[in-house]
Amino acid sequence: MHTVLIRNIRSLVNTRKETGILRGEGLKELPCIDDAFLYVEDGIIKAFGKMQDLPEHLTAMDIIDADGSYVLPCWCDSHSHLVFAASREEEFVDKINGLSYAAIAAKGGGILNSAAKLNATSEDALYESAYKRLNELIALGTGALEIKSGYGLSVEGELKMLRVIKRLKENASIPIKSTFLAAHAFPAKYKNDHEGYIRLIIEDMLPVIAEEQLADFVDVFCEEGFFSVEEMQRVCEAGAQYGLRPKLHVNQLNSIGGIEAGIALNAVSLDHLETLTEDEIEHLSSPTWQGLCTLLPTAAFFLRMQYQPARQLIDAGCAVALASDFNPGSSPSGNMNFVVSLSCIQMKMLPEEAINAATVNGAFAMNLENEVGSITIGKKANIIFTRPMSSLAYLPYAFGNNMIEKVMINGSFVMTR
Ligand SMILES: N=CN[C@@H](CCC(=O)O)C(=O)O
Ligand SMILES: [Zn+2]
Repeated sequence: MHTVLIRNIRSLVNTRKETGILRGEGLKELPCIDDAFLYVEDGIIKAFGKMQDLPEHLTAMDIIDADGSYVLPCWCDSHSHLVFAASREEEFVDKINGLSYAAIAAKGGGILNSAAKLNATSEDALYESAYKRLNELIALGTGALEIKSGYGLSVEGELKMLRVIKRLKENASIPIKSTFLAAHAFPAKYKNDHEGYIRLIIEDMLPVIAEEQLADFVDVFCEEGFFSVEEMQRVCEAGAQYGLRPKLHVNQLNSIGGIEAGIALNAVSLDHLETLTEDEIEHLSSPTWQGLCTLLPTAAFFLRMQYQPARQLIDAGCAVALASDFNPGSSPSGNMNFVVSLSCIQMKMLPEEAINAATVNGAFAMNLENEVGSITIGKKANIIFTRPMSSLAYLPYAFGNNMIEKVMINGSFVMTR
């Protein structure tokens, strides 16, 4: 048995006996233990507390002096498009020159551009590049990740992406969840035959996905010019036949009814939410919906859009999670430290709220709440050690500085500065 004892932690952050989804005021409470120890057996948290209460007999194979670091649970990034064939900086330049996201999509750029490149790339090459990106994210403190398909948009392409995600799940050191997002855009061939593409998803993709156990969730980009509310409902209802709960892209650009429909479909999370009406905020705050509002501020930042109304959502009592949306089109960074900073700087989330939203609630947004997201006995020792800081608020305050000293996954260090 491998045992680890971490001593002299300046503050052990997000210590919880048990976890529930954090909503409204609850997001402000971030329990911490100052001057703490943490004990780990075979990668699982077994004990923690104040240094003065450290049992004398408690020793371990590895004794680590945290030397005044803050220790936090790793980030739980519940929305990413990590598997892609190529970056899209040419569109980034188009945008600087004045083209809108919708205009780029309309001229065959955007998601269709990524799909053309992905269909021309081998499964092995996709796996290698995604595995490299994954390890870069882990070094930045990500300790659990959701990854979507959605750049295949053909039977072969979607299955190829999902098989890559399955290989990542098998080989990665962190928990990964897979989301089926063939309903990300209509391929050119089906531009005027939506019915044909929906049938391809339902009849040709979903049965194979279920057979090979390639997905945990189903997703749809519900947006003008993409999938209508009715199309989203059909895909989700078909996914439900195979036990896939929805995590949905809604209200990024327009408010077309995706929120009400998503809640009725019992979505695990409704993601993006840049464009919200007062009524929709009220719906999202309904305590009968046990789902999360997943905000992706780096997508709004990169696309120069209005930020998600985090303050209004939290003040209305919503359960907010934060995620990176890492993808080549609208958020070419999976750095959750920047997501947390941006949430505080631009969305007026308090550091405690942002840290809770990026850990506990992120874990709930992937159904990984029993494994990660807090310092809790029985959860994985996937933890971040910070560099010396004057207070916890320094972490989001010092945006762009890498405040991570070390990252531990399953009780072993993966990166040392
Ligand atoms: N909005 C839809 N999907 C992605 C962007 C995909 C792309 O542009 O490649 C998102 O979440 O931002
Ligand atoms: Zn996305």
